Amino acid sequence: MAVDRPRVEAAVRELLAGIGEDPGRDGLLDTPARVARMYAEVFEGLDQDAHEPLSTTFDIEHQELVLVRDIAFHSMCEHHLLPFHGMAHVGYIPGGGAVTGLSKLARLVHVYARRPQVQERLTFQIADALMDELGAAGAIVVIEAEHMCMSMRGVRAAGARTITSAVRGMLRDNPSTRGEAMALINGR
Ligand SMILES: Nc1nc2c(ncn2[C@@H]2O[C@H](COP(=O)(O)OP(=O)(O)OP(=O)(O)O)[C@@H](O)[C@H]2O)c(=O)[nH]1
Ligand SMILES: [Zn+2]
Repeated sequence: MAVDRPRVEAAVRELLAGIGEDPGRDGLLDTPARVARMYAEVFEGLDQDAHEPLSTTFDIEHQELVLVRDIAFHSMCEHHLLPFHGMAHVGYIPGGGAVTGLSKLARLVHVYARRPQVQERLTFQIADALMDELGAAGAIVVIEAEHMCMSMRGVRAAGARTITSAVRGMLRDNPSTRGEAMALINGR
């Protein structure tokens, strides 16, 4: 279901009233509609699945690692509805000759990032989609991110970075392949 904009607008009006603001004052009049449009954009992944980006495949005889590093992403922490953002590094070993377009790896990240998320789930959903939707023989996903809910409030650990990884198939089972992938991710 797509984001219900009138419902979000009503909720934002209520939220503004709840924090003691006047939703009718000049500067806030358009805010509920603006936030509803923004939520439709930042949560558009709720309406998409991994089939979409991964349905474009090419028959290329490449049985080794394909890795795209430094895919910038923004997501929303489902606990506080504050952004977390950073870099995703996504690699896979093609299975059965199915290679996807490089941009599709970034699109896959966005499908899962543009939802209420936690970093761990974002990480393993991308890895599982590469295995299940693309039929990869192995997958590795490493995400490094800063969480606004840890920076601007609460513990106020500004600059702290959280790193998560999910490793599947051949990349999990073969230490040297996994080591090669990790070295590439770390820029060595
Ligand atoms: N595992 C995990 N935790 C997250 C993520 N994003 C935010 N959190 C944490 O979710 C937790 C929610 O804890 P609560 O105690 O319910 O909420 P809170 O009182 O606002 O917690 P503080 O942030 O410690 O003030 C916090 O520790 C956050 O740091 C995430 O992606 N993964
Ligand atoms: Zn949070």
